[in-house]
Amino acid sequence: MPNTLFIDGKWVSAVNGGTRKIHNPADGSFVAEVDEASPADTELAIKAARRAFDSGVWSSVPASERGDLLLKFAAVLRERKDEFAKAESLDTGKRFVESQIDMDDIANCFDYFGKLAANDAGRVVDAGTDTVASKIVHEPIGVCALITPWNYPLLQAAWKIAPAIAAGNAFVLKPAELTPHTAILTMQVLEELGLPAGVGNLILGAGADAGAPLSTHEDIDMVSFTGGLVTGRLLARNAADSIKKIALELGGKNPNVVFADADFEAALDNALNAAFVHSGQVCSAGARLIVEESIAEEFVNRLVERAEQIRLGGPFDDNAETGPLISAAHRDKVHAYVEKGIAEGARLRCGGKFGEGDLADGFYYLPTVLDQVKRGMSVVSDEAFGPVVTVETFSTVDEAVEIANDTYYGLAGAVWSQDAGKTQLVAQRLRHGTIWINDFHPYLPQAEWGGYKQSGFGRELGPTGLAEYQEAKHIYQNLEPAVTGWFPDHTK
Ligand SMILES: NC(=O)c1ccc[n+]([C@@H]2O[C@H](COP(=O)([O-])OP(=O)(O)OC[C@H]3O[C@@H](n4cnc5c(N)ncnc54)[C@H](O)[C@@H]3O)[C@@H](O)[C@H]2O)c1
Ligand SMILES: C[N+](C)(C)CC=O
Repeated sequence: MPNTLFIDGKWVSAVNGGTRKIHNPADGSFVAEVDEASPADTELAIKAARRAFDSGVWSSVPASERGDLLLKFAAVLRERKDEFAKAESLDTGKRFVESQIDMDDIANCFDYFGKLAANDAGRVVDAGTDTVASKIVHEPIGVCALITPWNYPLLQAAWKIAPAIAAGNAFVLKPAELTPHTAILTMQVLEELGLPAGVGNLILGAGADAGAPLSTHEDIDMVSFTGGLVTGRLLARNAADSIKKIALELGGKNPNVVFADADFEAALDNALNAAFVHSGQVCSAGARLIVEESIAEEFVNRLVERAEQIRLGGPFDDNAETGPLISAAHRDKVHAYVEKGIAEGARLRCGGKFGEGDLADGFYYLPTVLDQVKRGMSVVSDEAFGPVVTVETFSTVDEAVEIANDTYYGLAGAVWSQDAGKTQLVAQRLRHGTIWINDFHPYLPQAEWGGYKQSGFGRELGPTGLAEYQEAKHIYQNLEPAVTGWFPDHTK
C-alpha cells in the first residue's frame, strides 16, 4: 500500500484500499501509484484538523515562530529544488526548466509569508478618546480546505498553504488527482520541520468523491479553491449552507491588447508567450489577442509563422519549447473547442491538431491561431485552457477597451504601446485583477492576485492573501468604567 495520505500526523493508505496510477502526460509512462481517498478518509482528515485547531497547538505558537517554519521550508525547497521540480514535471509533463522556475517562485512565496507573519501585529485603533484602548487583532479562521488544480500544482498549493500556516490555521489540502507528488513531498517536509500533528493534512483523490466533504462539512470554516468555473460555482453553493468563508480563483479569458505604436517585436514575442507557455494551460493565458487594425495583418502573419515553429516535447527534452496537455481527455476537450470555433466561422491559421510521430504517445496539441472570430462565438467567450489564441481587431482606444472588457471573466490582461499615458489609461479602464503594461505573465508574492467577475473573488498573495486566512477581532477596552445611567436604577 502506498501510504500517501497524511492524516493526523501519520502517513496512511485509503480506508477502502483505493489507489490511482499516475502517468506522465508527455509519453504515458507510469510514474507511481498513490492512494485514492474516499469521503471516509476526508472525514478523518477534517476531524484531525478540527481537533488540532481547537487544541490551539498551532494558533498559540507566536506568529514569528510560525513564520520561521515557512522560512525553513523555503530553504529546504531551494536545496531540494531539482527533486521537487522533477516530481512536478513527471506529473504534469511541464518542461523541467519551467518546474525549476516554479520552485523558485514557491520558495519566494514561503519566504514572503514567513516574514509577513512575523510582522503581523494587528492594529491600534484611534477611538477618539483617551478613556478607551481599541485594537484589531488577527486570529486564524479555523480549519481550511485547500483545493488546487493540476496546471501549477505546488505553486497554487503554496499560495494557500503558506498564508494558512502563517495565520495559525489547520488545513486539509486536496491537490488535483492527476498531480499529487509535490504535495506529498511538501507534507513530508512540513512534518520534518515540526508542524504539529493534525495541523496539516493531505487527501488525494477525485474532486467529486474525495473532495466532496470539503465544501459541505460543518467542521470546515473556510474553503480556498483554485480551479474551474463550474467547480467553483458548485463549491460556492455548497459552502453557502453553513456560511463558510470561500475564496475562488477561477479561470480567465485574458485579453492581450496590442496598439500599433507598441514595440512590434517585443509585443509579438510576448503574444507567443502569453498564449503558448505551458501549452496555454495557464489561468492568465493571453488567449484573446486584440490587435490594432493597421498592424493586424503583419502581426498575425508573423505570429502564425512563429507559432508553427514552436517545438513540442517532454519535460527532459532540451529542444522542447513547450509540453503536452495534462490528459487525453483534456486534449480532446481543447480540440472539440477549436472545432466548434471553426464551425462557428473562425478561420484556422495554424495548429488545430494533435502532435504526431514522436509526439503520438503524449497528449500534445499544436499551437493554434484562429482569426476572423466574432464576439459571441464560444472560442472568444470560453476558456480553452490549451494552446489556442483568437485574434480580434480594433481601431480606437475605446473600441480596444470595450472588446477587452467584453468577457464574463476578469482575471488578467495586458496592453502594449509606447505611449505611457495611453497604457495607464487603458490599464485603469480594464476590468481584470492584474494588468500588465508591455509585459505578460509576471506575478509577485508581494502583489495581490485574483479575479474580477466570474474569475472569482478573494485575493491570494500580498497582505490581502494573508488576511484571507484571518479573522479581524476588535478588542475595545474602557479604561474608565463608570455607571452610564442609560437605564435608571428604579430599585433605589
Ligand atoms: N485564478 C487562478 O489563479 C487559477 C490558477 C490556476 C488554475 N486556474 C483554473 O483552474 C482550471 C483548471 O484546473 P482543473 O481542471 O484542475 O479545475 P477543476 O475545477 O476541475 O479542479 C480543481 C480542483 O478541484 C477539485 N474538485 C473538483 N470537483 C470538486 C468537488 N465537487 N469538491 C471538491 N473538490 C473538487 C479537483 O479534484 C481539483 O483538485 C482552469 O479553469 C484554470 O483557469 C485558476
Ligand atoms: C497563477 N498562475 C499564473 C501562476 C498560474 C495560473 O494558472
